[in-house]
Amino acid sequence: MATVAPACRRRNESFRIHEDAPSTEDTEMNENLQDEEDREDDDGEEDDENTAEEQYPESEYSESSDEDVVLDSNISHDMERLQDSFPGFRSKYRLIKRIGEGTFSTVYKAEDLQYDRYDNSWDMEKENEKWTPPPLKSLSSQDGHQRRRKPKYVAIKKIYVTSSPTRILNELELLHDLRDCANVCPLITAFRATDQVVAVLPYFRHADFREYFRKMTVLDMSIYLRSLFTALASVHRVGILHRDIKPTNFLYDPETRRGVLVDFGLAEREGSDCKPCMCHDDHAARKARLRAAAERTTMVTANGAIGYPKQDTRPSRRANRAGTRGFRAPEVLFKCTEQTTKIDIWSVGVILLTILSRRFPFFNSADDVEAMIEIATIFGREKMKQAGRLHGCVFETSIPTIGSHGFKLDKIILWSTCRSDAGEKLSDDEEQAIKFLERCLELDPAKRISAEQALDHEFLRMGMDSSMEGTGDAAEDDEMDMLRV
Ligand SMILES: Nc1ncnc2c1ncn2[C@@H]1O[C@H](COP(=O)(O)OP(=O)(O)OP(=O)(O)O)[C@@H](O)[C@H]1O
Repeated sequence: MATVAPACRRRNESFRIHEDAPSTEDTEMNENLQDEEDREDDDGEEDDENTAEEQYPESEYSESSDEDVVLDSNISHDMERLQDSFPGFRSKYRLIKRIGEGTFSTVYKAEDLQYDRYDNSWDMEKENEKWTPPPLKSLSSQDGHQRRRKPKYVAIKKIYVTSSPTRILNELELLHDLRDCANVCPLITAFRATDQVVAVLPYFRHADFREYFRKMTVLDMSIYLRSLFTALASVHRVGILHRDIKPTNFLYDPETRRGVLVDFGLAEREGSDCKPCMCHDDHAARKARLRAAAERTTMVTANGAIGYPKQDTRPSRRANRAGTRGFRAPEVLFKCTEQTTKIDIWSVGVILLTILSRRFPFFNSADDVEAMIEIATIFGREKMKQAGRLHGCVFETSIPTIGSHGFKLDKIILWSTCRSDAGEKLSDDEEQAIKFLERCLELDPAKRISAEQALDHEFLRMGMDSSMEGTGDAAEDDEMDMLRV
C-alpha cells in the first residue's frame, strides 16, 4: 500500500466552439465532436453530468445510528473488496457503511482505529464530540483498564479506477494545498494499491439538503451562506476554482450550523488551461473585435433576417465546461476560455435561488442550450445578448417565452412560493436576501460579487452573531457564432 502525498479529478468537459461567433448547429455538433484530447479529459465517462434524480438519490445521506446499519449484500461485498485491496486496511479502519455514491467515487464511513498514533490537527473534535454515539461498553480505569475513548470517524473516498491518474493527483494536491482553509474538509491521508486510490477525510456529520432547505428562515440562509462563502473565500484567495458548487458538495449540519466544502474533483487553479477571452478586454477593444468578427461571419438575408453560414469553416473553440447541470455560470455555457473563480459564486447564487424559491432543483435543463434558455427566460433576451457578446458570442432566439427584459427575481420568488396571487409581499429580510442574490447572479462575471466581498455584505453579516454562538471555536475560523435557441 503506497501513501500518496496528501491532499482532485474528473468531469472536465472540454468541447469546442468556433472562435468569435459559432452557430447553434455548431454548438450541438460540438457536444458530439469532442476530440481525442477531450475524451481523455472526460476520463472515459460517457456523460459525467447528473440529472436531478441521479445527483440527489433518495435520502441516502441522512444520518442514522451506525448500530442500526443493515448492509445490502452488494454494498458489503464492495466493502470487503475495498478492505482486501489494501494490505493492513483492517487494522487501520473499520468500515461502517456507505454514505455517498457519486459519479466518480463511493464514500464510506469508517472508524479510525489508529487515531492515537498520528498527528490529528485536522480533527474537528470539539464539534464532533456531540455527534458520536455513546461509547461502547467501556471499561473504567478503576477496572485497571484504560478508559476507552469515543470512536473517531473518517470518510473514506474510493476513487473509481476509471478516473485518470492526473485527475486523481490534481484532487489530492489541491486538497493538500487547501489543508488550512476554513470550512474546507481537509485531507487526512491517501493510499494507493495498484490502480486503486482512496482518500481519507474527517467524517463530517451533515443532513440531506432536501430535508432542511424548505424550512430555512432568512437568518438560517445567511448563516448557511456565510459558512459556504468562508470556505470559498479561502479557496479563491489561493487562486483555486472549485467548479462544482452544489448542495451535495457542501456538507451542512443545521444543528450546529456548520458546513464544510468537499469534492475538489473538478477544481483547478485559476489561469491553468486558459486562453485569452474578450471578456477580459476593455470595452473598446471588445467592440472592435466583435465588429470585425460580425463582418466576417454574419449573413443578412434579403428580408433582413440574420443567418449563419451553413459550411462554417472557422476553428472550434474549446473551453472547460466541467460542472453540474443547473449550476453552471453563463460564461461556462458561453464557453469562455478564461473562466475565473466567479463561476463558483454563480453556483452559490443558484443554491440561494433554490432555497428562496423553495424549489429544488430550480434549473432542470437537459443540456447547455436548455440551460441558456432557462437563464434567458429569467434575465431576458437583451441581457443575455450582452452576456454572450462579452465572450464573443451572438445570442439570438425566437422562443416566445423569452421576453426582452425577463423577470425580476423578487417576482420569481413570489410566484414560486405561490404568494403572488394573494398579493402578498416579501419580508424585509427576504428583500435583503434578494439584493444579495442579484449580486451573485450577475451575468457579467466581472461585476459579480466576490466571496471576500460577500462576507462583508449586510445579508451575510445578518447571521454572524448567531452563527458564532452556535459554532464555538469554529467562529474563530472566520470567516459566437449565431446561437439560436
Ligand atoms: N468528509 C465527509 N463526511 C461525510 N460525508 C461525506 C464526506 N465526503 C463526502 N461525503 C458524502 O459522500 C458524497 C459524495 O462525495 P463526493 O462529492 O466527494 O464524491 P463524488 O463522487 O465527486 O460525488 P458527485 O459526483 O455527486 O459530485 C457527498 O455528497 C457526501 O454525502
